[in-house]
Amino acid sequence: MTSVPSFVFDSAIPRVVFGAGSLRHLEREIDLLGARRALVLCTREQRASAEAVQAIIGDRCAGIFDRAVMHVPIETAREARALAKELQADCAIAIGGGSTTGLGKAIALESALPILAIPTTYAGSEMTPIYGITENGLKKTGRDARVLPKTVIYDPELTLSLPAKLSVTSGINAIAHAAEGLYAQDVNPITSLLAEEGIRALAQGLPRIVAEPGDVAARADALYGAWLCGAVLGSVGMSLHHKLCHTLGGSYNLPHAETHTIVLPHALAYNAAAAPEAMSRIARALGAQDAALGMYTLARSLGAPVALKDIGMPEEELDRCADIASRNAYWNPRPIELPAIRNLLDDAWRGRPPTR
Ligand SMILES: NC(=O)C1=CN([C@@H]2O[C@H](COP(=O)(O)OP(=O)(O)OC[C@H]3O[C@@H](n4cnc5c(N)ncnc54)[C@H](O)[C@@H]3O)[C@@H](O)[C@H]2O)C=CC1
Ligand SMILES: O=C(O)/C=C\C(=O)CC(=O)O
Repeated sequence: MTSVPSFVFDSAIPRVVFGAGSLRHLEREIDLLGARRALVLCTREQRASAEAVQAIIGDRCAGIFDRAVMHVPIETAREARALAKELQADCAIAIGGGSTTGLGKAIALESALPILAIPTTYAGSEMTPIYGITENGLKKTGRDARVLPKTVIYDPELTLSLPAKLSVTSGINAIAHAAEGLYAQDVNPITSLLAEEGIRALAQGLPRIVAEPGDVAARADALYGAWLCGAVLGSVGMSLHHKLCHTLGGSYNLPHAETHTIVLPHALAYNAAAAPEAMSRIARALGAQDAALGMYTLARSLGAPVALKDIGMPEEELDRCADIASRNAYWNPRPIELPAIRNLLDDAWRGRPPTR
């Protein structure tokens, strides 16, 4: 017999339409939002995807804004907000990864414009009320219910073009949300179910994507996992791993998903003794003996980067980075100890297997 602990479950999960070919339901979903004029958001690289959306919705496309970039610079957010107003858009369709969803969120933050998200990576932003905006080189994040997309269309066919290498790091970015969710201060049995299942789906899908990037079933498994992991990020608090990645990404402009991929095994090793139940669930979902080593082995076996030195992190900045990441007390299962954080960063910089 299991004994259920007391807990609070507080989560708002958007309406989800999932499945290969589900982009064909786009018009129906715009109707359900009660919207008539959509501003379509994308990166320059994904302009063709936005034009495919335009072809589906015809006159209901008020315009395309194709300048989404990583970390949502305030200037870009202002331009997109002004365009949405000028075009009298009554919804935003964000087709792309976390950068494009993030731009939609920046618009919604000021206008409450409903967002319909069509994710094409595994970052998970579409499931969270978390926004991030960068001003004067400083990225500020916050939570606001207005930025949570109203509807999400997950169509695995739209991820077929995501190169295998990016798929792996993006998938591990998603796994990181679930892994930290399993030892969150506000952990609860429901998000833990989502987390374990999300990790399992990604750990099974990613190797098949690397073997055959055109495998739609593998893409569906990974996207399903990304959905669940994103829902965990949106529901419970994150700890050391996310703090380290934000410090590295924000202060040294390191690529987001790769940074998550490299740091995760080390953050798990740091927290292993303080969060044994979470670790055994992560290991079980990975099909590994040990959570931290299992993550490191998975990343390596899929050809992902494992060393911060290989993605542009200067070694002489490790002291400062450890210092920043140890400041501003935040909850973590193991207390934040500066020398141990510095050792963690050293292992991650060199690409060593994780140590306790
Ligand atoms: N607020 C939140 O809850 C979250 C926010 N984020 C934010 O999202 C950003 C990172 O998002 P990512 O999705 O990792 O990368 P991204 O959105 O920056 O995309 C990376 C590149 O891949 C391209 N791309 C995306 N999907 C593609 C596809 N299917 N085929 C070919 N190319 C494709 C994009 O156009 C872009 O050039 C960061 O700024 C991060 O902070 C990430 C996770 C959660
Ligand atoms: O920085 C943001 O935009 C908000 C959250 C995340 O990026 C989550 C993550 O680190 O993947």
